Amino acid sequence: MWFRKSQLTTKLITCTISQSNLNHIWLIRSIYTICKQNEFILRKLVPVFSQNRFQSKETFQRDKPHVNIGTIGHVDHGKTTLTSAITKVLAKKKLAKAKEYEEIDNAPEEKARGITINAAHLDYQTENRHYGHTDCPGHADYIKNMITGTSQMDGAILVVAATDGCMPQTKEHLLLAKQIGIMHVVVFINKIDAADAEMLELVEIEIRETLSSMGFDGTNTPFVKGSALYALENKEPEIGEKSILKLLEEVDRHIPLPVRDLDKPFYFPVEHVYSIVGRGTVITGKVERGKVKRGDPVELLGYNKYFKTTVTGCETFHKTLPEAQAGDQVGILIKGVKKDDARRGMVLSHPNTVKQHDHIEAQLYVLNKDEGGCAVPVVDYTITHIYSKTWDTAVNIRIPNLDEREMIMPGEDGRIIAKLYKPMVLELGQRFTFRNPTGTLGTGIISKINENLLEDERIALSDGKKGLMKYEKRMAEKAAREAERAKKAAAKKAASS
Ligand SMILES: Nc1nc2c(ncn2[C@@H]2O[C@H](COP(=O)(O)OP(=O)(O)OP(=O)(O)O)[C@@H](O)[C@H]2O)c(=O)[nH]1
Repeated sequence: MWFRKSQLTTKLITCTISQSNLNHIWLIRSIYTICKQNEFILRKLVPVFSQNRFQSKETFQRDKPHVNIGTIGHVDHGKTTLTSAITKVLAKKKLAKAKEYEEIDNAPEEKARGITINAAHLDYQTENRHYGHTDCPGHADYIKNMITGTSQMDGAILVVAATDGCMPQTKEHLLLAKQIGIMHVVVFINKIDAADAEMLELVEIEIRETLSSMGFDGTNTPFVKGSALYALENKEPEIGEKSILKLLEEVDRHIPLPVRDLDKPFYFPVEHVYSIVGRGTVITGKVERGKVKRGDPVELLGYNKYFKTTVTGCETFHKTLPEAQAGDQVGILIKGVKKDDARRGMVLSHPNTVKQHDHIEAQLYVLNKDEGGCAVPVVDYTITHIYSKTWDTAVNIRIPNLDEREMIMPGEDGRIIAKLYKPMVLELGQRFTFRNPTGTLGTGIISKINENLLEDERIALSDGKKGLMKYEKRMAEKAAREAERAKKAAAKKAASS
């Protein structure tokens, strides 16, 4: 704002000087008038630019327990249609915002491709609870966005089309949800308007078996069968609207109220970043731990960047939040950090409570085909991608004690050392997933955090396996030379004495 203001003023002053040869008093008076006028114009304009965002007059009422859920499942099985149907049905009861469903998948690329690309967030209520709902993309190309979206959920609605049954991303989404810690799932068998009874029965058996084989409670998981499209189009209420109400009843009943870490220091993984002219940068995501309010000092860190900043406002679903707390899906306005300096995967936290690391030890489980993995063994120096919470980066995997075991086969677990290409905020016990372009390789849990890599090693890492091997050889030779020197010095000392 100041930049623009001073630019405008300079231009006007230059004009004034070049157009006239007036005496100094006139000049000073005109400068004063111009500044006053610009200030007036800018004061008028800035609220216009920033309207609709962080301007909400309404305050969020915490009158019902808040739970985060969302839709997961294979591409085109009807997740977005179901999300829209839920909000449409609840809007009739004034428990959701009318027409909000029309905003989902509204980005130009999503419209053009007819698929979900980014996870969409909206909220609605049942009689007992307030829900934050994340609609995840089902296409394999957007798994990264699916992982980020799912990391905000406490429970999930698995959508399976009765016309298709279990498909690759049905399994992969279940697997990734489980990895994040989601164990409570309600299944919605969709598109029953286009399937016969026999098919429905077979699909249910298949999904129950899949759930059980992947460690979920296949027997007691609630199943609701319906047609999201019919609910959206107000057709045949028995399989349309009533199936949506039944689904919400099951979600209320089956997904337990999460226990929130309210007393721990504030921890907020960044999902999206945008800026508001004249106000600052807004960071959105789910508060994982603790609480934060306007005026609190915070740190933004990750990807080897670090900023000190202050919270200047919190909102949830377009309502002001006096205090954001664990479990809330919020937008947090911060000052002094540019939009381009913040990015998905960084963490906003209370000062001095978390650190960035790039060198860890972990217990890794390599997935086989039945578990939804790509069934590729992990060998020494494997380069792949690591995903955890909302961040991801390339990683080099080393297998210690190679004489005992040279690789970790699908269906086996083992200890690994992982060197991350970028230092990230991570903690002991944190879960992660390894993925390569062919699918999910394995899942793991951080067991030890080592000293960060030296700058030389980080540079070598960016040259892949060759670079790292060269670096390690150089280091080994240096260590051998030093040992030799020490040996000679010891021998000389012994001879002289
Ligand atoms: N017959 C029928 N078609 C449906 C139903 N629900 C959704 N569809 C159709 O299935 C197609 C895909 O629906 P979406 O809701 O976009 O599927 P999605 O799972 O959200 O897709 P992605 O988000 O891209 O993974 C659309 O053409 C819908 O109209 C249903 O209950 N019955």
